[in-house]
Amino acid sequence: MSNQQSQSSFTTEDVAKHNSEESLWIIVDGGVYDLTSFQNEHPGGKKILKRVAGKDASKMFWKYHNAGILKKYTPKLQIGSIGTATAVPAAEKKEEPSPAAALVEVKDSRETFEPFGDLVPFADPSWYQGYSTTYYNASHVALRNEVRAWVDSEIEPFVGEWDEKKDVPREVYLEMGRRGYLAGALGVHYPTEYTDIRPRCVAVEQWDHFHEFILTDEIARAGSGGLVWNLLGGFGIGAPPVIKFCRPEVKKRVLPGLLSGETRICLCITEPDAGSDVANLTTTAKKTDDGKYFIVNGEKKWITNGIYADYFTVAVRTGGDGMSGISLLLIEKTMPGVNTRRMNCSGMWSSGTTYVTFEDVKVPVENLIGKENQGFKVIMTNFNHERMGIIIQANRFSRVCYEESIKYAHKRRTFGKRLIDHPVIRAKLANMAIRIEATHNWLENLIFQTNSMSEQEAMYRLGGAIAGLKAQATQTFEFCARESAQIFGGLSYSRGGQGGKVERLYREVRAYAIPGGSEEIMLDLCIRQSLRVHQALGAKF
Ligand code: HEM
Repeated sequence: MSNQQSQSSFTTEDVAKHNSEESLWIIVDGGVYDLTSFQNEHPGGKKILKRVAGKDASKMFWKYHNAGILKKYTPKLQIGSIGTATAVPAAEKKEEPSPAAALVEVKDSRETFEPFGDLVPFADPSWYQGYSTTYYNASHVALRNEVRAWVDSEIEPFVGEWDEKKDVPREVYLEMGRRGYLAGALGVHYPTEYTDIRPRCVAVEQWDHFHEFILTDEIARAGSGGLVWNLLGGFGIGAPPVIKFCRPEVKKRVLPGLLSGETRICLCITEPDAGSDVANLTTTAKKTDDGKYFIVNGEKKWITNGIYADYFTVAVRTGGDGMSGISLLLIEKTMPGVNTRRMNCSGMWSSGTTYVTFEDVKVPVENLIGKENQGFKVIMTNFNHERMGIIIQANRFSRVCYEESIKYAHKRRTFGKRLIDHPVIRAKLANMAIRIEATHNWLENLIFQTNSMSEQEAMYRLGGAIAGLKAQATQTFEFCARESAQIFGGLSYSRGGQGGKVERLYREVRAYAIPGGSEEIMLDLCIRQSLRVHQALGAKF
């Protein structure tokens, strides 16, 4: 995956000599590419390449491809560049990783950072584009730059391929561990007590909820829910109960491997017959007569990362009916009776959606997470973090749809003009942008509140707002995926290619609007929970 380029330099006359099937070179953005052996496998056809053989094909290239294509094929096909300077393809020019981006102005609590990214309006949060902010400091800038450089070079060009293969290379997950990204994605302080791994550009004592936001947001920018859930899905919801509620000896045994990425975990709550209605789950855990074990029987469905997991954070019924009979258990893959099978779903292909069965699994009582019959409380503490993750991802996916669309609208021409010159297309883009920005601004506010409250207080006071924002984020995502698909036309109907991200995200909308609390439940909870809190605060009606 490294971008090794030959240093050879050529003139346009040199390239012009390679203008046939036998030797077919082209120039793209000053880089010289030898397509002789690639022409037969070129998905766009051989003849079209022959037409530009020996010539500067930059304009044609950008008409049909995204930046990711050049990044992916440069190591294989680039043989040098025009002139003395080594060509840097446009795709790479955009990376500009500068972990220590300059702070150009500091006033009161306001900060303004050097503009970053492509500067396409609304395609990145406003503080990336030179607008002032009160939420971020230089450590957030450094993390953003670090994650973007990694995702741009090592992840984004390959996500389509990984999704089709329904897997992400294990090395990528291990790298998440090595970079400290897993340890920083638990919704708690950075857990120095369980790992020696430290983030590369943020002091652990500075790590806050905005760092986790940036990390998730930048990974989501690759435009694949399957990828994000492969890397953060099981961990982000399965590991927090362990760090917060497991016995010290279990934490010491389990957490170092989970934080380094060497072992994996998932959360098993949903069952074939109990989704958002958690209080009715039926998987049983019966204590043995000697009181040393639970015997677990039941099925769990739609479990993210289940096929990869070494550990399962499982909601089970240890008591009577309803929410007061539920406990959480840490079940281990090595325990006989645990079985997993991959499920076929409309989207999220590389996330490993799984059907898990537990048949007479013998689990030591030491693996109880929290107290017996008080598992519902543990599940409740997980919800805000899970939903914030979903909101962050859904809103970046909305931005990806918007960004892909506005960029495409600048090259695609219909009825004699570019799409961007048609008012109807600009209206679509505006309707996406206003929803994305509204969601993003409320999201930043809620993260700011989360940073300022204890977990207990945040759970109680912010639960309603977070539920409402989840519904807003997924409705925005659904709207943007649709509008973007309309702008791309047929390209969003076929898989891969320029509309590839939009086609994939369109299939992934439901995976955001349903789990973690369906839109319907979220909207109701938004008002119910907020009323409860504000009645206690003395609201007058
Ligand atoms: C470095 C050189 C090139 C590489 C590595 C390359 C690679 C690819 C790939 C991977 C695709 C599949 C679609 C996608 O995933 O985006 C594709 C499609 C295509 N390419 Fe190229 N290509 C190159 C140069 C060119 C040039 C110079 C032209 C035009 C003169 C061209 C025209 C096309 C067309 C028309 C398609 C089909 C687009 C569609 O499906 O809508 N390619 N190319």
